Amino acid sequence: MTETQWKPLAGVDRECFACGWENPYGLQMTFESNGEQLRSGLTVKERFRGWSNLVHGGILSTILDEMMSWTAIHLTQRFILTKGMNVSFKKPVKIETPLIISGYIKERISDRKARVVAEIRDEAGDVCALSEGEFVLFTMEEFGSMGVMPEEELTEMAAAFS
Ligand SMILES: CCCCCCCCCC(=O)SCCNC(=O)CCNC(=O)[C@H](O)C(C)(C)COP(=O)(O)OP(=O)(O)OC[C@H]1O[C@@H](n2cnc3c(N)ncnc32)[C@H](O)[C@@H]1OP(=O)(O)O
Repeated sequence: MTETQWKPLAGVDRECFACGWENPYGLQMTFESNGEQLRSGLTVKERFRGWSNLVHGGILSTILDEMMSWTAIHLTQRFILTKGMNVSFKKPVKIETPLIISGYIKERISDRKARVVAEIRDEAGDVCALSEGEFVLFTMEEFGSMGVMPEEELTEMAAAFS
C-alpha cells in the first residue's frame, strides 16, 4: 500500500473519551483508512500512566477497543457494540513516545457479527499489545431503537461513516 491510499476519517463524537477532539481529558485519537485496514498515530500523555513512565494497561485496552470499533464501523458500514475482547500485553509501552495502532477485520462471522484484530506498535515496530474482539453490527434503525444516542446524532454519524 502506498501512503497516498491512506485517507483521514472524520471525527464523529466530539466528547468520546477515546476519539473526542473536544474532550480535554481524553486520548483524542484520530484515524486513517486504506479501505482494508485502519491506523492511528498516537503519543499517550503522562496523565494516562500506570507505573511511573508506563501507559496504564486499561488505557491500552481502551485504545485497542477504539481501534477495533472504528475498524468494524468503517469496514462494515454499520453501527457496532463490542460484545467481548481479549487483550495480550507483550511489551511495556512508555508514555510520551510515538505509537502506531492498526486494525483489520479478521472474520466476518455473519451478517450480524465480525471478529476484529488491533495492535499497538512502538517506534521500533515491535508489537506491544494486541487484541481480538467480537463486534455485533446494527443498522442505523436498530441502533436508534436501542436508545444509544439521539436521532440527530445518529444521522450525523451515519453520514460521517460513508
Ligand atoms: C466512529 C466511532 C465512534 C465511537 C466508537 C465507540 C466505540 C466503543 C465501543 C464500545 O466499547 S461499546 C460499549 C461496550 N459494549 C457494550 O456496552 C455492549 C453491551 N452488550 C450488549 O448490548 C449485548 O450483549 C450485545 C448487543 C453485544 C449482544 O450480545 P448477546 O450476548 O445477545 O450476543 P449474541 O451473540 O447472543 O447476540 C447477537 C445477537 O444480537 C442480537 N441483538 C441483541 N440486541 C439487539 C438489539 N437491540 N437489536 C437487534 N438485535 C439485537 C441480535 O439478534 C443477534 O442475533 P443474531 O446473531 O441471531 O442475528
